[in-house]
Amino acid sequence: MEKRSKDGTEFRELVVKYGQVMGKPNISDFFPVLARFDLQGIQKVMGKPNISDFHPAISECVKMLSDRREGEIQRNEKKHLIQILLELMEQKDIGISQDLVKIKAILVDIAIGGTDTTITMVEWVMSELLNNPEIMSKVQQELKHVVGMNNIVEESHLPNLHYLDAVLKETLRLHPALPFLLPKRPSQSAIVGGYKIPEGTKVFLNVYAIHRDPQVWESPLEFQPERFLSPSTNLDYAGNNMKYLPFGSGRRICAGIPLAEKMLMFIFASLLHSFHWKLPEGENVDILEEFGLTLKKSERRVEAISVKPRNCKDLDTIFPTGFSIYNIRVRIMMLVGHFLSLVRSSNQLLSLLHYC
Ligand code: HEM
Repeated sequence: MEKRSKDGTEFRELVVKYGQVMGKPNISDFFPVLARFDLQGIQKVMGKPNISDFHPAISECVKMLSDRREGEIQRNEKKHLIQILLELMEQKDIGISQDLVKIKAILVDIAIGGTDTTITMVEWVMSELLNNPEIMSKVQQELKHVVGMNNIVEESHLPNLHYLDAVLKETLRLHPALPFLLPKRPSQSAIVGGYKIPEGTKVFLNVYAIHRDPQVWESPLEFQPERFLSPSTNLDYAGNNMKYLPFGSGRRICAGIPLAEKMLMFIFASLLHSFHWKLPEGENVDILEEFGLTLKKSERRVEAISVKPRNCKDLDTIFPTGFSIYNIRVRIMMLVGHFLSLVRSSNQLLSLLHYC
C-alpha cells in the first residue's frame, strides 16, 4: 500500500512536470537554429522529452498484468483495459497493428491526457461553485428532483442533470483545462487569415481568448451557466462551433470526451447530492491562474467545509467528511482508474483506438 502510494505520487509529479515543461514558451520554437543550445535548459529539465520517461511505471504495469492474465481469464474475472489491449495485440485480423510500444504510448496518452485535465477541472468547478453558492444550491435542487434524497446517484440520472451540465460547460468556457489546446504542426504551408503559416510551424490556438471574446460572448467574464441552457445556444463538446472549443476540434480533438464528461458529471452529482459545501465565513476562493500547458489554479489548497446531510456509505469511503479540494486531487486518480476499468469489451476499445 505504501509502495503504491509512493509510486502514485511519483507518477503524478511526473505528469505535472511534463505539463509544465510542455507549456513553457521555448525560444527554440521561434528560432529553431537555437534548439541545439537549449538556451532555457528545457531539454535538460525534461531529460528525454518522450514517453521513455514513463516507461518504468508503464512497463511494470503491463508486465504485472500480462503475468496475471491467464489465471484471471480462466477464473472468469473481469478483464482490465491492459488485458484487452494485450489480447488485441495478439489478434492479426483486426486492422490495427498493436505492439508493446504502442500500448505503452496509449497508456501514457491516457495518463497524461486523462488525469491532470480532469483533476484541474474538478478544482475549477468546485471553486466557481463555492464562490457562487446560489448556483450550487440550484444544482442541489436539480439533484433532489432528479435523483431524490433517498437514492444514490446512478449513471442513468446523468442525462437528466441539465443544470449541472451547464455549470460544467460554463466552467470549461472560463477555465479551459488546455487554454492553447495541444500544439499542432501543419504538414503543408498554408495562409490563414492573411498570415502565412510555414509547414512544420508549432501552432497554438488561443481557446482561452476565444472563450472570453466580448464579440462572441455576452458578459464574457461572468460565471453564468444559464447561457448554456438556451436552446438557441446549442453548444456541445464536439468542436463544431468555433466559439466554444474546450476539447479542441477536428481530427486531434480530445479522445476522452465521453469519459471526461461522464466522470465530471458523476463526481459533481455525487459530491453535491450527498454533501453541502461552503467556505469559512467571509472567504472567497481565489481564482488566479498559473501559466502552463494545463490551466491550473495558482492557489490549490482551498479549505471548504463539507457538511454531510445524510448517511452515504460508499461516498464516505472515497470522500470522508471535512476533506479539502486539495484532497480531491488524490482521489481523482482512483476514480480515473475505476472508470477505465468500465471499458470492458474489445469492441468498445477498438472503436476508441480507431479514433486515437
Ligand atoms: C475534463 C477533462 C478533459 C479535458 C478538458 C480535455 C481536453 C483536451 C484537449 C483540449 C485536447 C487537445 C485537443 C486539440 O488539440 O485539438 C485533448 C487531447 C487529448 N485528450 Fe483530453 N481532455 C480531458 C480528459 C481526457 C480523458 C479522460 C482522456 C482519456 C482517458 C483524454 C485523452 C486525450 C487524448 C488521448 C488526447 C490527444 C488526442 C490527439 O492528439 O489525437 N482526455 N484533451
